[in-house]
Amino acid sequence: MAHIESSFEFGSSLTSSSLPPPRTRIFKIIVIGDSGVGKTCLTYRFCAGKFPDKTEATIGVDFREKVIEIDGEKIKVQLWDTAGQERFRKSMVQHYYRNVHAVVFVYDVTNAASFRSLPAWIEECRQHALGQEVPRILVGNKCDLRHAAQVSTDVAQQFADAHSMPLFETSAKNPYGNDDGGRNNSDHVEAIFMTVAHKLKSQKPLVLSQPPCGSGDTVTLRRQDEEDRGTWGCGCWRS
Ligand SMILES: Nc1nc2c(ncn2[C@@H]2O[C@H](COP(=O)(O)OP(=O)(O)OP(=O)(O)O)[C@@H](O)[C@H]2O)c(=O)[nH]1
Ligand SMILES: [Mg+2]
Repeated sequence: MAHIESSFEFGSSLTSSSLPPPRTRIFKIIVIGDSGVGKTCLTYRFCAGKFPDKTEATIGVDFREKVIEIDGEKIKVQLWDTAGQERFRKSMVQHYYRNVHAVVFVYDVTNAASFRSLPAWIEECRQHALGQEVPRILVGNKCDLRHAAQVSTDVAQQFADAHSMPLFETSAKNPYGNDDGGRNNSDHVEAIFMTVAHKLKSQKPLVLSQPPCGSGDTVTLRRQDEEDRGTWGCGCWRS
């Protein structure tokens, strides 16, 4: 049984001066797909629990985090909401894929072109040497607009099967109902990301450190294996 505890928080306080601070495992999940498919809205829905009032095209990357608890362990899900527009992403692409734990491919069910772009996004992953062990999932967004759908579930499922990915259809805007007032039986955004987190829980972790080389929005990460070797990796990004 998993539940969400909080979001946008660092670490925990010590309960005893003799104990080291508890470590929070961090899972880096990148969300990629064409501009306008709803990556920002999906990640915002998961982390803030609502649909954003308005969004603008993402430039570079936006980070969203949420601490969740799975089987008694608190883990931090760090979502990298990437830019879909080439001009806003080209200088960042190599950073998206560094030490990534899972990839979420998003298309818009009302936009066939965004579905046709998926092979190019998969190819980009391949070019950045993403291993087969990195879980990938496929998300068809905007299911609240079923009447305008251009990509059928059958076609999407065939594509997902061909690439060994689970398919989820959802709506960041209205995960509970469709535009004619009835239930659309779409997957809940939260359930989708929780599924990924469950899958990752048994994998090699990143541990959180307090950010020594920045402040404010700066996030500093070190790899567990680097710590084991006594060396430090430090990547600092501003959201
Ligand atoms: N009806 C509906 N509209 C959505 C949904 N998700 C996103 N939108 C709308 O789609 C538009 C684009 O959403 P974004 O989340 O900014 O798209 P993005 O994929 O982050 O785009 P880039 O940052 O340019 O890559 C916005 O006008 C959203 O309001 C959804 O589930 N249903
Ligand atoms: Mg965006």
